Amino acid sequence: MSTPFERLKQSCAAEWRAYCEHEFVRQLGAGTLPMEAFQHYLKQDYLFLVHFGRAWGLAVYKSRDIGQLRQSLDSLKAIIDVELDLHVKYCGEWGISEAQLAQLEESRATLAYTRYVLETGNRGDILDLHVALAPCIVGYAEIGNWLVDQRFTVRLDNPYGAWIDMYTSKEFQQAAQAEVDWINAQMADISDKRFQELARIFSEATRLEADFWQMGLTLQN
Ligand SMILES: Cc1ncc(CO)c(N)n1
Repeated sequence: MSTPFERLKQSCAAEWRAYCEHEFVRQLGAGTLPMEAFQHYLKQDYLFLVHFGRAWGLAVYKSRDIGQLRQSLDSLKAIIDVELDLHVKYCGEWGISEAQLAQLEESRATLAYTRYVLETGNRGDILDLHVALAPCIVGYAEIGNWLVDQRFTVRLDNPYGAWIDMYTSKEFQQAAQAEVDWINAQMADISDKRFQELARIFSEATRLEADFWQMGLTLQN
């Protein structure tokens, strides 16, 4: 029997694959991704993470008990204190300060995805919000593991090695697993109708994730 989370992925299998095995991801693993594309992506991802942090703040607010509140607070802290730091460090090496990052204009893909998650969370309950956030955290954990398993991936002297290390780190992998476990527990007794609603959110968020890679690859604004 598959878990509810596996059923979410199966309900948009083609979209999930298009996201996790995107050309941007492949070139990143091979170390052949043009630096311009990575820089464009990473700068936009800084802006993404700021709103992503806000979305976890919304999850703190929508928590139904102290356990949920602590879990969302941990995610919020990990994004702002750990993940964002990697972006600031990489950008610092290219001579871009955090003050400059904060001034950047958001690309359409960044606007679409971050505001979609926030709107879904505002409109729905905490489970809707977590399902909208899941492709981000669970997807990146899967992408990291998938890359490590691919023959084309270069681990030594890959300019994007720190990126792969971040998402395959024990901390990130544990956070992603905790998210899957939590969603599975919350989805245990839901109706078919509710499942369909959540599957739609999951699929839409997954498509917006793929667009985010595409934005990086094609340098779109
Ligand atoms: C667009 C995007 N999705 C997911 C993650 C992982 O947190 C990220 N940093 N950026």
